[in-house]
Amino acid sequence: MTATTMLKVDAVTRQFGGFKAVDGVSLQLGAGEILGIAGTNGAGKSTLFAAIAGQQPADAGQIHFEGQDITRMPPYRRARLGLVRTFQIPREFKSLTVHENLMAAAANPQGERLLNAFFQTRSLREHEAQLSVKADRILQFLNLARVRDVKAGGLSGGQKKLVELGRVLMLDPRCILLDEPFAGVNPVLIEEICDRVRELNGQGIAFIVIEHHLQALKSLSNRMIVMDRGSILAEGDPHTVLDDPRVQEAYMGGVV
Ligand SMILES: Nc1ncnc2c1ncn2[C@@H]1O[C@H](COP(=O)(O)OP(=O)(O)OP(=O)(O)O)[C@@H](O)[C@H]1O
Repeated sequence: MTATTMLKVDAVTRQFGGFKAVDGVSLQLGAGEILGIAGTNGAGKSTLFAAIAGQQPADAGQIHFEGQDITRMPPYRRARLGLVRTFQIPREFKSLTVHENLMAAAANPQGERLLNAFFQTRSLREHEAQLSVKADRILQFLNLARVRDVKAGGLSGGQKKLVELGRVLMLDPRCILLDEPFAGVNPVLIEEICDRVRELNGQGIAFIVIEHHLQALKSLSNRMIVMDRGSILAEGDPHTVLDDPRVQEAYMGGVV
């Protein structure tokens, strides 16, 4: 692993019954990079994310994050290391407000044993106040301050994707896996999401982005991978990858 490699995936396989949804995939993500992953439906992209983030651990292969073997680590421990993901279908708490959704996403680090209930209460209150300020800062950054007290279930598709991003930002991530951030999002909000991702990337957060919207993915990514039937079909500079005849063929001759 080089000094700048943040995430290293080695020959990872994940199967369901006898079917290999992900079949020996290897990839590396550099610190500060935005890696795009495209591929036809059922290619194994979300399953690869689940193996990296820990919801569906790899059956074979290894995953290292910042030099540490995380292959068998539960998702919450990977998140503590700074590796987090969003989901294709946003998992917001519909009846909670946007601000409450961000608060709920934050882990409670109150592991310390405190001497009495008074200090414990005060400490918890202080902790909650800090989280609330942090949530408001993130909502400001995501241009969601105006819907702070709106129930998340009533938001547009694009706003829900931004809330999903806000929820993972509460965890102080170093690497974010975004699963289809543009699905069901209008073009204006797609641009907005791209801008926020670029800004966060400028602050040092690395990203892997799964997306079917190839033009937006091409403009956002430093590098791209295209998956097909559980394997990597092509990898490299986004323009070159999308011009690759094998990629064109996988998309059934469509111009991508
Ligand atoms: N829990 C599961 N049990 C059985 N099969 C599964 C499971 N999850 C995924 N699969 C299968 O694994 C394959 C890869 O699915 P996956 O969702 O990873 O693809 P994808 O590339 O993300 O597709 P899409 O772009 O449509 O979201 C598919 O054939 C899918 O039906």
